[in-house]
Amino acid sequence: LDSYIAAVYEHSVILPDVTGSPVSSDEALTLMNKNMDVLEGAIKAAAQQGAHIIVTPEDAIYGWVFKRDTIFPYLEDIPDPQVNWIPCTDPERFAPAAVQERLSCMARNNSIYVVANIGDKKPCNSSDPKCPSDGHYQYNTNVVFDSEGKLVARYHKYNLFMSETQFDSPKEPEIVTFNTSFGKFGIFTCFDILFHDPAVTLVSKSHVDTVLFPTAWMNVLPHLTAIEFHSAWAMGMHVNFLAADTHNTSMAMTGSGIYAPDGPRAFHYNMDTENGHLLVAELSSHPHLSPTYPAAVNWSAYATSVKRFSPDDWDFCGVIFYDKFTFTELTKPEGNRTVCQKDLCCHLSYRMAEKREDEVYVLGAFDGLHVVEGEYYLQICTLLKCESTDLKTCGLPVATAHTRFEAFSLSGTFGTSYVFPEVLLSGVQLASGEFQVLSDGRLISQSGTSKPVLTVTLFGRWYEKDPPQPHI
Ligand SMILES: NC(=O)CCCC[C@@H]1SC[C@@H]2NC(=O)N[C@@H]21
Repeated sequence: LDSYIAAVYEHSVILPDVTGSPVSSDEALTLMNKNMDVLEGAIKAAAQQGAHIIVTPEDAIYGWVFKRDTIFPYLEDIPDPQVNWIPCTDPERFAPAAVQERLSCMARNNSIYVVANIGDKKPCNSSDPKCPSDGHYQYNTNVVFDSEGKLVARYHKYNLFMSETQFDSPKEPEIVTFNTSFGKFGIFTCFDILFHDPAVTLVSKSHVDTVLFPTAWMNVLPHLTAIEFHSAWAMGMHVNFLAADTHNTSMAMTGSGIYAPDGPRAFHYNMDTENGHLLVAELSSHPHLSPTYPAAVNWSAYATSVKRFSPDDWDFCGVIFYDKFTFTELTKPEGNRTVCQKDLCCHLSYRMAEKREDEVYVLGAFDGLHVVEGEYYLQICTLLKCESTDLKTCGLPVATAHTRFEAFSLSGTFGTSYVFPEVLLSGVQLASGEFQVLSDGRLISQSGTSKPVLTVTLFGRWYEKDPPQPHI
């Protein structure tokens, strides 16, 4: 197939009561069946719209409110897919496996690949020095069932997010791929996207066409909202990307999408209701063969070839999500500006429709190690709206704006080749098809965007500069 239909479902999880002690396995299954009832409706609806594959979110079947012992009744032993197992037709082979059986039957009965996130348990003993004291490993796990219900992929999350003390990390990152008639797929989970392994390796070494991405993503403005960062990763890595986010507005969890290398095909962001939402869109099976496949980018070519635009600009410091940026204010309705921090200089050319008195925009640069909720090295060039006209508020989260940019061009002297281009508009919306990345590393919009701008950002990850990661 040259193209296929993809679906992602943003699910509003029915959470269990928070209990100090573990519930029975029957109680756990009752709660998981309630969530699977909702997922089944989405799977049927996706199949009716012709979808070949559907991705459901991380933690969608039991939530995240657990300690190590209280999640145990929700876990199943998930075998290696090499065993060739269709749980729907052979449920006793690796029983008890009620959740795998039901997911497999949903895939088989609706002739659709189903991607889900569940918990795996693996017994171990004292012959293994790393074996936890309770005698088993517990993994945050993605599973994929093909359209006949066969288990074709199992992935254990490697980069656990700080609060996931209920789970263990596998000893090594797992590179999990599978082939279909509509392309080669790879899979990882949520916080994995910030790190080199397995995420970058899946694309650069395994050459997957599409990444499957269950997530429970808490949005952080201005640079780490789900739709913004995930669509940027798809563009920067030149892959299709299917992101299904858990929906929970009190945790700022919303933002799912179907992203192609040249831009989003569909996305969803909703902080107004607790409803779930199904997205369905067509994607190229082999995006590198498509006529719209972007050319390779040298991210520093343009920026290193020009002189500092504005040598006498006044700089000041400000903080974005705990990182200390260097900023310069855009005082005029149009112009060329440069701001530098350490080895990173960011250049911006811009033209606003009008310079409003009630809104302030800055150009910012950050070149350093981010150290909160994980340690990872960043190089970031960003144009953003400040929360108010007080420059002290630059970098604080802001979700609405009124200033339109008729044109912009942003570039930076990046030391990394992993740069993710973000454009986020008023109301936390994407600028589908309204900007492009040139092969010399400029992120440009020639005719402006359909809505006012919150931020235009080149988000660089310099993996070689990361400290050793704590994979406990
Ligand atoms: N469940 C996960 O692994 C997702 C965590 C991703 C959260 C992203 S990454 C760093 C930012 N911090 C947040 O609170 N949200 C962002």
